[in-house]
Amino acid sequence: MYDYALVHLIYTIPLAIVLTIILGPLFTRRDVYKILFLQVVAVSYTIPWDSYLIRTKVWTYPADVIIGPKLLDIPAEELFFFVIQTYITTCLQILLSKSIVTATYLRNEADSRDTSGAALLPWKRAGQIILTLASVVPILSRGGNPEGTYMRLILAWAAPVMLMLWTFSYQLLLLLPWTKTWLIIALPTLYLWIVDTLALRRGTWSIELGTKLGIHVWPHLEIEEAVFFLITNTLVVWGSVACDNAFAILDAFPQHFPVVPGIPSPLLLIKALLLPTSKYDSGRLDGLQNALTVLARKSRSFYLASGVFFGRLRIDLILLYAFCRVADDLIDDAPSAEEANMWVTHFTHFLDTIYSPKCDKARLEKALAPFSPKAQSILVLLPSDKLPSEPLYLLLEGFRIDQEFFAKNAKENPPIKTFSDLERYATCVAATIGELCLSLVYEHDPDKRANSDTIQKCVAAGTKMGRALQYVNIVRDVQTDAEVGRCYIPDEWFTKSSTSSLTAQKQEVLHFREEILNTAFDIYAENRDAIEQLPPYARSGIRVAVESYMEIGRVLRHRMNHGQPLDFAGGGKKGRASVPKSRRVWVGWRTMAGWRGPV
Ligand SMILES: CC(C)=CCC/C(C)=C/CC/C(C)=C/CC/C(C)=C/[C@@H]1[C@@H](COP(=O)(O)OP(=O)(O)O)[C@]1(C)CC/C=C(\C)CC/C=C(\C)CCC=C(C)C
Repeated sequence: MYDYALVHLIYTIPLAIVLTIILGPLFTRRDVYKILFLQVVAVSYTIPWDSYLIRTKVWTYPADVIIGPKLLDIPAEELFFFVIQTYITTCLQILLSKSIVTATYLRNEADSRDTSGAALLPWKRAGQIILTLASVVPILSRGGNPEGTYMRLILAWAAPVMLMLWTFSYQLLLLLPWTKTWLIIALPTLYLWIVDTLALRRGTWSIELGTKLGIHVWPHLEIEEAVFFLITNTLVVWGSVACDNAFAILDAFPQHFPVVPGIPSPLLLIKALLLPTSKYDSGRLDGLQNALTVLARKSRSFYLASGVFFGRLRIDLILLYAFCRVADDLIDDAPSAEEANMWVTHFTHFLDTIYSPKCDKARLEKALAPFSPKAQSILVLLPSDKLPSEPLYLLLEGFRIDQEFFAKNAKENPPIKTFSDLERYATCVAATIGELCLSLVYEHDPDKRANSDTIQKCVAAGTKMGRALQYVNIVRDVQTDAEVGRCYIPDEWFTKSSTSSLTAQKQEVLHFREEILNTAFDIYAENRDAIEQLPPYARSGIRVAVESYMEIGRVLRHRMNHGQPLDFAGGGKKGRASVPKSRRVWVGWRTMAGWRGPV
């Protein structure tokens, strides 16, 4: 009785619930849109075909295994199958693709410098030929062997759609890591093969003898059923990838799509997919790839957090991070104070140029000339039209303060003498970042509902939060900074004390670190509620960015409270305390679910 409904109760619904629990907090509005879009397409495209199969008795159901309601002869349970299978497979694709920036897999195939792009054409053509044959041959051979009926019907139904999806998305299907495409097809396919085997064995549904080939993949699993689930999962994953492809094109090329609504219409998605690949801006794609590499290599916290943002905000945050990191590294790693100052001058000139109303191609090229090609590809993409200039100049001022540690008289006149020097430094290098991040958040806000009072309050809180994060950074890096001759603990704190033994000095530094960390947590506690006033589309991303960094503070505080060493080899950079990957992922998920860490 009601065997088909039981298949759902036991096998599909629990899996869908588990995926919803895992993915629920991570869903963006685009994810929800994509799932609904694919479900509508899947159901409406499958109904006429499935109804035909049932009416012509290619497959049948004993009357007692279904509850009763039908649409065009299709039992309600079967209709539900289309909905839930699409849901499960799309959720898996969304979950496993969170970490990638899809736009970095787009290629301008007309660009001769891009060899990976040029190599795609033969594969594209081969796929198109195979799928065209798979669409046409079953129709041409429809009067043939009746045992091949079901297989022919499957191919005639699926292959034209696969041909269309392949033609739109072959770049991503060929270039994305296999774990983001083929694995996502394989996992639910295997699962549904097992479910189907059990259903066929119990007689929940059956394929009529005369319309099947009689080949079994394993006992009780007909080849047609195996192919059906393989193909339907392929359709869902390719459809999902095609949506991502369209989103990526819209996000990556503002010159072709100046305005992208929060939820782009299906028409706009198709327009994006129809943009010839020769129109893709290779420079932009290269720069974005380089920026992402910088982010992935340099900051595990912000790399994780970047996966929670989406659309153009995500791209611009990555570009902003890479700009800041390139600037910081060039100035920091300069072999001499003179060279460091020279880089500050180059960056200042670069900012002067891009913010000048007279900025043109020639001036821009001149301002970029001192930088390496990789740095140029990143710098040129800085979204300066969405960023105020003052925080960027102030950031350079912060990097200049860093250089004062290497001045000849740094011992007598250290750059961080008092707590207000420390505050000033943190304002330059991190409060600015808070302001810049929020400028991007408000510029890209698809809803634009925030009033100026709220914006002002949030930006004020964001700048303070930036300072809090910098304090955590300072407390964590005391040893590694000391090794390169820097000390951000206010100098007067030391001079006021008269302790001399090494153990007492170590104890004293520990106490200072504790004090700065407490200040960081106080600022964090005072300002974290402001995150809930940010535009909804960016709230959880900003929460994750802040929380994943404050988690470093929590690790440090725990170690302090338990008398454990703060500086040790392991995890990230040697000598620094770091948050293990599994804990970072947990913090990200927990934060998205609205559960913040202790203050
Ligand atoms: C998600 C994403 C990609 C975010 C990008 C954030 C961004 C642009 C960061 C800039 C990083 C950078 C290289 C700045 C140069 C100066 C500097 C070194 C600042 C320190 C950052 C640490 O970065 P690092 O690469 O060293 O990271 P690791 O420790 O190695 O992992 C800072 C500690 C500053 C970070 C400050 C912020 C991100 C600002 C935080 C404030 C907000 C996001 C706004 C909060 C909003 C409200 C309303 C409270």
